[in-house]
Amino acid sequence: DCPLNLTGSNFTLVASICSTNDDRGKCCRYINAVIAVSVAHYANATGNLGVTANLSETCLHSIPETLGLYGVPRNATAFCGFGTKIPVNYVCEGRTTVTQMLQSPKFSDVTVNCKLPLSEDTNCRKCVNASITYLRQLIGAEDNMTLSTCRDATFTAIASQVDGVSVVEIASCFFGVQGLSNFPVSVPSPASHTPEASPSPLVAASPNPLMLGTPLTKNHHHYRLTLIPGIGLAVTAVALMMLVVLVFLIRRKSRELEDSEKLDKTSSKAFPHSWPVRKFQEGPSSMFRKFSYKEIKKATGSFNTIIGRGGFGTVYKAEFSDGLVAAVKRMNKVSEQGDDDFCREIELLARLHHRHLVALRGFCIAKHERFLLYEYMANGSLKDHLHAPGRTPLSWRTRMQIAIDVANALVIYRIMLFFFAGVPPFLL
Ligand SMILES: Nc1ncnc2c1ncn2[C@@H]1O[C@H](COP(=O)(O)OP(=O)(O)OP(=O)(O)O)[C@@H](O)[C@H]1O
Repeated sequence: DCPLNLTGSNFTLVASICSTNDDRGKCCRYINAVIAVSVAHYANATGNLGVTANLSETCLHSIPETLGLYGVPRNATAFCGFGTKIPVNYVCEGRTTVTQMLQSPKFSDVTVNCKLPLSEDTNCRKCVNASITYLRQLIGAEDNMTLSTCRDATFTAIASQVDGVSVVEIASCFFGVQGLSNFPVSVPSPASHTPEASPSPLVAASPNPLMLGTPLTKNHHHYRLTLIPGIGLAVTAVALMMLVVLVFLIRRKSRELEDSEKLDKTSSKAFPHSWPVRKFQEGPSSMFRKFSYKEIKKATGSFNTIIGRGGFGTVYKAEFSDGLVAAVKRMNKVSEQGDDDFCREIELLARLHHRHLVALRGFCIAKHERFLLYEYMANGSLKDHLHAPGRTPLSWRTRMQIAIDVANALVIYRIMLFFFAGVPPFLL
């Protein structure tokens, strides 16, 4: 018999998710999580990252049958790639046991960051991001299949160390699934770290970005530069002059844009479907465009290339057929932001051009979902460079330069906010 025990899984929920065609990715995530939980229990007893080769055939045959008996459609199991994309043993780069995973380089970072409880959103995010960083270091730019198998192996290695209820708690965080178990268990709210419709499990695919653009969002206004008197005065004078020139240039640009907007007034009523696309394609940044949901889905391998999670949603790496590589931010569904607000925000972001700000490449509004596409930063985030273990520390000179660059970028941002959103430009 197949030794993987699926008992305790909330099959009613999985069956209902998988019975509609609405969100197949979500269905696959649940199936993956159910299997991963059973593998974790098995690993707890045997120390292996899944069933041995001689039993795997039996499991591949019996699991879809069991799921089918509980109402999970056969075609869903097949569609999700049970047996291939969702295996019953997680051999990660030659590692077949929990011990080998635990002893792999930097696994301790995952252990440290994935401490229970993971029901707290921030804890869960820390755990997910640590796992992503670990996987990136472990396997680099391997194919998605290796990444997802190693992701499952990572989960199994952590989850095999804890009791049954905690396994589900870790799975809920790791796979972004809710209500996985029939037993009461405290699980993280999907609202902030996993968009409800996010169809893919956590898969890391690329290095973190050195993104100075991200601080534009909330919680990042903590910087305060204290300048030495004298130097401070000179810097302030130069900054003021630059400000005046900038204000002049922005006003002129803004007038030009307003004129072109007037021409577009009738079609702007059809907002958001036609307005931003035309306007931006004709505007100064011809690189900026509207993307279709289909394009994004294809470019992210059906949302299978998670590179991180932030306060506003999940970020995926996307490779488009025209060669464009972008970071796609899939906004959390809970956002109260209306279409008007969202479009005003992208209008503002699209106008921001600064060498220290990550450029916005486009957006997508589809199926009640919103996506922002940013220039892809392949060299890792600033946070990584400052805190990731094993990196050569940045020199203080570089750190100062970065702080100054960030401050400059923020000034530009505040000015833009003033001109386009009416927010007073109090400098930091
Ligand atoms: N342009 C990008 N290029 C490459 N990776 C990115 C890019 N933007 C975000 N990421 C990855 O996604 C993660 C989450 O980014 P995101 O901007 O959503 O959140 P954050 O900056 O951590 O926090 P917050 O949501 O509060 O701004 C980052 O830590 C990074 O690893």
